[in-house]
Amino acid sequence: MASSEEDGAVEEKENNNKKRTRSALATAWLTFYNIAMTAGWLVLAMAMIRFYFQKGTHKGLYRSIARTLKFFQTFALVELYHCTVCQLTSVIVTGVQVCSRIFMVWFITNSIRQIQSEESVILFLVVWTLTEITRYSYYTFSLLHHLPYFIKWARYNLFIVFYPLGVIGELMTIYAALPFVRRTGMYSMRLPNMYNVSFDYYYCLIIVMLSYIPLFPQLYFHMLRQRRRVLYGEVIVEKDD
Ligand SMILES: CCCCCCCCCCCCC[C@@H](O)CC(=O)SCCNC(=O)CCNC(=O)[C@H](O)C(C)(C)COP(=O)(O)OP(=O)(O)OC[C@H]1O[C@@H](n2cnc3c(N)ncnc32)[C@H](O)[C@@H]1OP(=O)(O)O
Repeated sequence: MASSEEDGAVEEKENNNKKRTRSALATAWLTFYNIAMTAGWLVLAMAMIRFYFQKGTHKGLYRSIARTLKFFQTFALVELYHCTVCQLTSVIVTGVQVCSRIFMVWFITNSIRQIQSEESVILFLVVWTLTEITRYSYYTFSLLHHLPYFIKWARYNLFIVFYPLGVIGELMTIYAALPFVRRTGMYSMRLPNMYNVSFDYYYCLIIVMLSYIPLFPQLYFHMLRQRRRVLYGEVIVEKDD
């Protein structure tokens, strides 16, 4: 017990050292990145609100924001670089989070026009947007050493509800895509072909859906641990990647 507390104290010290040694250039880049991402997701939020009030329906909303969404969600790949170079956080947690979102955007929603008007798409778009505005403004204000408490509170409380809601939206969207994928055989390769390889996107989507069962709890518990650390000052000993 004492040794785990000591380990925790050592980790806390290492984290503080990491922060101190982050170069001015890295801090400047992160500040710019976080401001740009906050602005990007704010633009998305405004575009969604405007669309809904102008048209009075969610049908067509995805098409109207697709370009901006694809740009900002894909740009988040930079966060994998942040994890490795700036050593901000776990590359595995961030990798699963960012890659699953990119998969949702490019290989599901953007590729299958027939499902773009599903309510589930709007559900995950709304929770992603609210989450990212909060998350990137949290990082920005933290870097500027002026973090309002309500942003900190929102960052480490909203996810308790938003994370499951986002997952429901994503899973329902993939589920809605299944009949279309099966009917058209999209992204699939049947034998015989010149590469002698067979791939069925339909079963791939089922595997992706099933992979939420082991992966999502890990992300959720990671955030619960971060919450205890940031809001209640608990010393958390994370296992190495
Ligand atoms: C290719 C096929 C893939 C198939 C995948 C299969 C499925 C997998 C299941 C995945 C389910 C995902 C569902 C998801 O998409 C649904 C939603 O997102 S719904 C919306 C709700 N979501 C959330 O609330 C997300 C919450 N989760 C996270 O935020 C993530 O865990 C993560 C983005 C990875 C962030 O985790 P992290 O450990 O980084 O947390 P912290 O924010 O506490 O950061 C730790 C410290 O690092 C500093 N940091 C991090 N980034 C920056 C930055 N850009 N600039 C400055 N500083 C940064 C941060 O300040 C913390 O520092 P400190 O310790 O000093 O506080």
